[in-house]
Amino acid sequence: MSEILAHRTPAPILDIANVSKVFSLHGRPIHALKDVNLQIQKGEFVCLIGASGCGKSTLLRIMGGFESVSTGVARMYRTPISEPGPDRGMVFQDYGLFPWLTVRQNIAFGPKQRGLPEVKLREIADHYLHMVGLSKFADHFPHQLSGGMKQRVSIARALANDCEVLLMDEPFGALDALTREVLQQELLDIWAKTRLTVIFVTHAVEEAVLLADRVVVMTAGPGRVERDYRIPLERPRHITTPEFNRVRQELTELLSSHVAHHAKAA
Ligand SMILES: Nc1ncnc2c1ncn2[C@@H]1O[C@H](COP(=O)(O)OP(=O)(O)OP(=O)(O)O)[C@@H](O)[C@H]1O
Repeated sequence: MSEILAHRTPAPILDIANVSKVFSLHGRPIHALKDVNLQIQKGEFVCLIGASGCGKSTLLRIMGGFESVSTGVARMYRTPISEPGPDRGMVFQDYGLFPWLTVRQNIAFGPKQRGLPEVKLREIADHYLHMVGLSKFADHFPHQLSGGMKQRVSIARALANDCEVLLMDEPFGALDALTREVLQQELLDIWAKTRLTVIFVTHAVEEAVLLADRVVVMTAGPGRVERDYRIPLERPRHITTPEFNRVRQELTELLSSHVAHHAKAA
């Protein structure tokens, strides 16, 4: 009976089961993650938040297949993740663009690696250039763009790979407040259009409350999931409303109580 039910329940797109990660630094173990359990359903927007060093990037890199687990297993649709793949696009704070390629070539990089014909590459690049509002900058090089534009290229490059999951590591952390707000809105529009699954690392509570369906609060020493908090707000959300403020305050208090608790325990 339980087997039948298990087959009926859709598998989570990402399933992190009892994952621990120990790095070795100068022969000493660094316990980055301990027994992390997290299930993410297709189409969810999940923010990872927590103090510096609690393992957010490590967890994201494990989902991306850039880092192995020490124990436990990370799965995508029931298949253990063992390496990076085009189904998971990574977007970093420092953009990670190829400086010697134009915007169009950066966006078409993944499809080109897959051997698609030139006419198809053009079609894909045009589609995503349009989606991120950079059609006029197709032949520019990354150094000729603003930070916000570079991050749009980075997002378009991940999308052009037909990724199902967007793994974003503080993608707007280096941008000024105004550009950040614009890109947050653009990302929400893209998410609504594509129904991608997004895992988004941030330090900013306001950003998490604005973007996420769920906010996963992590604590350090070693990194663990402390709380899995569902944002009880309809979309679109507005940062000036009393409800938004109430949720922001609740999450801020939750975060600071964990930081204080761990500082005392340390
Ligand atoms: N390659 C590595 N070798 C050794 N230790 C590492 C390595 N990568 C990460 N660590 C350690 O693992 C822990 C978690 O790091 P991680 O970068 O995942 O945290 P984080 O929550 O993303 O931090 P931040 O918010 O500052 O970016 C830290 O103690 C870090 O020093």
